[in-house]
Amino acid sequence: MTANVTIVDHPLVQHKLTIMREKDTPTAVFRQLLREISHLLAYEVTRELPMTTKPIDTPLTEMDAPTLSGRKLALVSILRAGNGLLDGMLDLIPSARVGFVGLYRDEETLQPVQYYFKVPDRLDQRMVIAVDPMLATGNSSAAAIDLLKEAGATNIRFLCLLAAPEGIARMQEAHPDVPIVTAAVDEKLNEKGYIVPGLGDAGDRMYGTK
Ligand SMILES: O=P(O)(O)OC[C@H]1O[C@H](OP(=O)(O)OP(=O)(O)O)[C@H](O)[C@@H]1O
Ligand SMILES: O=c1cc[nH]c(=O)[nH]1
Ligand SMILES: [Mg+2]
Repeated sequence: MTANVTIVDHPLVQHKLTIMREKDTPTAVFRQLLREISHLLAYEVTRELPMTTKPIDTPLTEMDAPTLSGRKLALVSILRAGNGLLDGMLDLIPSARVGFVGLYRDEETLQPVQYYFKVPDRLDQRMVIAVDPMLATGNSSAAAIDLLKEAGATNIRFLCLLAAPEGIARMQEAHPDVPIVTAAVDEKLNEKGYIVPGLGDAGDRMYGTK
């Protein structure tokens, strides 16, 4: 794996992911686990947030204490399944600005179809973290990041739960400047573009649709 991909191999992430993969895990449990995992992934993907210090008074003395600097970061959910990661990330970073890219994957062509786009202003001055649990062919995430760059973003990261080698290759070709953080890289895609072994359709499993 290249330097631009971080696999979060923390035991809690891997344990929760295993339960999510199991086909009989109920919708409510799946959704709750995705929220819990997103806390741990958020910790990793925000490692390079810019810091400064500010003078504060503790009960004992004055000190220059570390604090985040710059504009609020922007979290961008690739609808619909991206919202499962977004919700947990907002637990941890409640002041983040939030954008949405509406895309669904045409199941025949495996090409993304766009239906919505709304992002915070001054994207050029923010760290932007695009989130979607599944990186399969990479067509959806590559298209979403094209749109974010057109909107001015220059400092972008992509956070997912599961990636296929094909999707990582596609992203690295289209957006070599975008680091990828994931909990696992699976074996391959099947003939329908699903990640194997995978966990099935993340959106359907989160929301109980088929
Ligand atoms: O890498 P790709 O081959 O493009 O596939 C991944 C995309 O497919 C899924 O979304 P889907 O199109 O099922 O939409 P949904 O989130 O509304 O279910 C997933 O959440 C990604 O957005
Ligand atoms: O395995 C896959 C591939 C694309 N989208 C999903 O939700 N799951
Ligand atoms: Mg889906």
